[in-house]
Amino acid sequence: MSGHSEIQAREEGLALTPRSDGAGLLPAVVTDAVSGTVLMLAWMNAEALGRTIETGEAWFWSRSRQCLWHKGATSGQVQRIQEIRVDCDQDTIWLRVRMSEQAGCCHTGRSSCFYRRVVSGPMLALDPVALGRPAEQS
Ligand SMILES: N=c1c2ncn([C@@H]3O[C@H](COP(=O)(O)OP(=O)(O)OP(=O)(O)O)[C@@H](O)[C@H]3O)c2ncn1[C@@H]1O[C@H](COP(=O)(O)O)[C@@H](O)[C@H]1O
Ligand SMILES: [Mg+2]
Ligand SMILES: [Zn+2]
Repeated sequence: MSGHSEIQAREEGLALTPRSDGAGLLPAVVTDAVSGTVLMLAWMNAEALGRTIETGEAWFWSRSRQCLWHKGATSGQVQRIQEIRVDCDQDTIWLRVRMSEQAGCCHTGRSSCFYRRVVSGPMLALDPVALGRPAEQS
């Protein structure tokens, strides 16, 4: 395939042809399918993507632990897949997930890993963000 038709196929075609980085990984952004909140960003290799598709639950590759990671295996914070999308050039995955009623996402206990905003001022600083459910953990 010529370069142009390859790009055309990747951007407009109906075949899943994920393009991982040099380490074989794709970034996966995870959002709450109900609220739309961004929950976390993690990494997937081909096997993590395959298991996510097959099982309907989120699997990642943990760079820090160097192993496949079934999200929630120890915490119980399993992410049930509502929809999987791929971006224009097929190098980023978007998981829209449903979590159990009480479960957060972050290992700190919060519902999202993005619980601080960056504020500008004389010095750059962080400002806590009020998160939705689980409310007591905001
Ligand atoms: N539970 C989480 C967890 N939830 C969300 N995230 C986010 O997922 C990102 C990717 O995690 P990785 O382990 O791949 O870490 P990394 O970012 O590649 O590398 P480092 O941050 O470690 O340098 C983190 O940066 C967090 O923002 C988590 N990262 C790690 N954990 C750990 O995963 C383990 C299992 O947790 P459960 O899967 O929920 O049972 C526990 O030991 C937790 O501490
Ligand atoms: Mg990290
Ligand atoms: Zn976190």
